[in-house]
Amino acid sequence: MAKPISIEVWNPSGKYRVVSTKSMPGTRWIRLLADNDCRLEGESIHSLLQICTETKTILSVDDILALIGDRCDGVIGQVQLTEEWGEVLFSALKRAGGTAFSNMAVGYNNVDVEAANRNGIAVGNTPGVLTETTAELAASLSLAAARRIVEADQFMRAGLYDGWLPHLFVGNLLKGQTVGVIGAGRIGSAYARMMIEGFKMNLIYYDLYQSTRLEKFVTAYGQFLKANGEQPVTWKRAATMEDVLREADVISLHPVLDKTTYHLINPERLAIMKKEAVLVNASRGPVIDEVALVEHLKANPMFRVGLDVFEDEPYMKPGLADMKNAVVVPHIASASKWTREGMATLAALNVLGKIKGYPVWGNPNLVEPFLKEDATPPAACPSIVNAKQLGRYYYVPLVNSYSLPS
Ligand SMILES: NC(=O)c1ccc[n+]([C@@H]2O[C@H](COP(=O)([O-])OP(=O)(O)OC[C@H]3O[C@@H](n4cnc5c(N)ncnc54)[C@H](O)[C@@H]3O)[C@@H](O)[C@H]2O)c1
Ligand SMILES: O=C(O)[C@H](O)CO
Repeated sequence: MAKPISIEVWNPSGKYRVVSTKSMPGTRWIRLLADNDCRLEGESIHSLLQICTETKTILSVDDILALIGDRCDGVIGQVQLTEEWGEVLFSALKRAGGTAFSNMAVGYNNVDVEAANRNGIAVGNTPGVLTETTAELAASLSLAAARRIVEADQFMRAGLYDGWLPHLFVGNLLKGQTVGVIGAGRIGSAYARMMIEGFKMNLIYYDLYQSTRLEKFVTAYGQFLKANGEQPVTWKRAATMEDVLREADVISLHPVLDKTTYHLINPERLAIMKKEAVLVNASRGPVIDEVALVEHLKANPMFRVGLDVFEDEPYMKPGLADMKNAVVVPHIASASKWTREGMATLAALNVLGKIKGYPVWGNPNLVEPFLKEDATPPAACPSIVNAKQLGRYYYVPLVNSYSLPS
């Protein structure tokens, strides 16, 4: 039996009990859950909110079972590897009377959605609010790796700089080079635009679906540059992932993690990349075979990587930490204050909306109406990934009209 775990309690007399497995940034999400004065069928549904305040980062299944307890209407949980949500937890939540779970994350590869469906639990996620923040971190890693920023910083701090030298920390110029994006969804497209607009790179991308908006953007930006007497940028949708790996100078990975993307970067694919390429991963660690990557970094000192995520997070594979041609940061891609507060709000509203019986918002890419600090959020769950399987109906938002139609 797990030891009792420490919690912070808000609104002890609340009718519904919601648990958050972590303290989250901001206070709006707490106000929305614990202080809201919304009524369901004339009845106030202030929630009792319990926030886990354990100092250990990774909770065990037993810890989460203890948090769920005998009565729990909904849970806000956390992302990849810090929590695995499967049959054991979803059936316990169902037994406790619960119907709602939300990750505070857009990725939900830590969630067994089939198990949630079997137990009738809605699974929420937090798309959109983290698109630009995550893309900015991928762009930062691209620059840091291409221009050897971390190596140079360490050199400076070690007191090794004794004057300008022509060969000191020579890296890669981005302008006019080719940026490759694998997974050109929300974040991949935002990253591509940053690299194209910011550094005038050409684009090659691979995705299962065509990204017409991205293609149109690059075409229009190319025309603008041309009209201004500059070299236009170009785009290409690759027929295979290998085409991207062969052609691009900087490659950033932004697909979901599933069976089709597990070890998408493997020894064979590393071998076809340019010797001086930069590879960035701010998607999920297992998208790269990290053992193979370490070997590749050792054999190719001019090949560089920028990694936000790791195969065995929070650990790195042996040897990675010693590689000067790797820039490594601890899964902070969505870590801007606005974004993290917004993610907390969306996760809370997913759980609250399900408890209230609200429909699901029709466009998970249009989440701004939920994020206006002082406004009442729309009467909808911002994003429920298994809405269709649970037979929830969609509410397609109308321009300037965000409340539930009567
Ligand atoms: N490091 C972080 O902190 C962080 C932050 C946010 C998101 N993420 C990760 O980024 C992922 C993408 O987020 P998003 O909001 O852009 O999602 P998205 O659904 O908009 O984009 C994912 C894209 O991957 C594509 N894809 C799926 N399978 C593919 C395959 N086999 N080959 C190529 N492309 C494939 C999809 O078609 C889609 O366009 C999330 O699932 C999450 O795992 C990480
Ligand atoms: O999927 C996500 O949202 C990240 O991993 C955390 O921001």
